[in-house]
Amino acid sequence: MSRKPLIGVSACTRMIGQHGFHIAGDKYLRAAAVAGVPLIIPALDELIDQATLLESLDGLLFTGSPSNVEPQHYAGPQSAPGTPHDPPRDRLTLPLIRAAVHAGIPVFGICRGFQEMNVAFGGSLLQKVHEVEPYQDHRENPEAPLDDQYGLSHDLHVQPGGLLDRLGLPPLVRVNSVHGQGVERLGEGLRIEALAPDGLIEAFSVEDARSFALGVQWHPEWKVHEHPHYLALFQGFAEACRERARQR
Ligand SMILES: N[C@@H](CCC(=O)NCCCC(=O)O)C(=O)O
Repeated sequence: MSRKPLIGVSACTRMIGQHGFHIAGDKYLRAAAVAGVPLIIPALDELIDQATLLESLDGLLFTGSPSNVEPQHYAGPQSAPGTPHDPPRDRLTLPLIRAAVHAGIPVFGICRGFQEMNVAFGGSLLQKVHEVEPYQDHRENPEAPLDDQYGLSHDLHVQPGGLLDRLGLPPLVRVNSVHGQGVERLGEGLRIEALAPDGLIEAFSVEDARSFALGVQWHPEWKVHEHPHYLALFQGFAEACRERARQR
């Protein structure tokens, strides 16, 4: 009997009162359930044996987060004072992404997760996209209702012949946009899959990956079942996770 794939979902660390927690957003966990049974992976690199984790999982989803990857990981300039970081998450996710792709485990990175994938493969990040020519402001209005913040915001030019193309995305779609950072230098071995109209890299895949390995800067997990182009990404991820579960 075939069992459902197990999907690891990266956690952020948070303090609630005086206690530390490892949390993952509801929308990521629900969207991960398109591919299998979601399991939150705590940001405890010192306690988690990576090989055991990878042997046990059929896919990994690296989520978005208000925090930014610490710039020391890509030799970037110091962050502006007050920038939110999550060092335990960086310590877990950056090596885990490399190891998972190397092991042929399906990997899907969203927003911060996309930025982590770029850094994991040696790329660097723009810390304030909106302050760099020729880029537009890709941030949401934090005062607006959530449906507006995650509403369709700009065009996306899907590159021909890539993974997004194979997943059935047409050359031009519209996506939401909820980020202040973005790809500066693309990581080694990453293939551009989609661009914003201002030229910002919005999606990449890992060229020599043995399985699904995709990062997207937008949020396909948002109301995933209402957006066929968002759902197509999770269905592609799901198919790869099922294949991995069959092989194990
Ligand atoms: N902090 C980074 C990444 C942006 C990001 O992941 N935003 C999502 C926030 C909340 C969520 O929807 O999970 C940046 O600003 O570029």
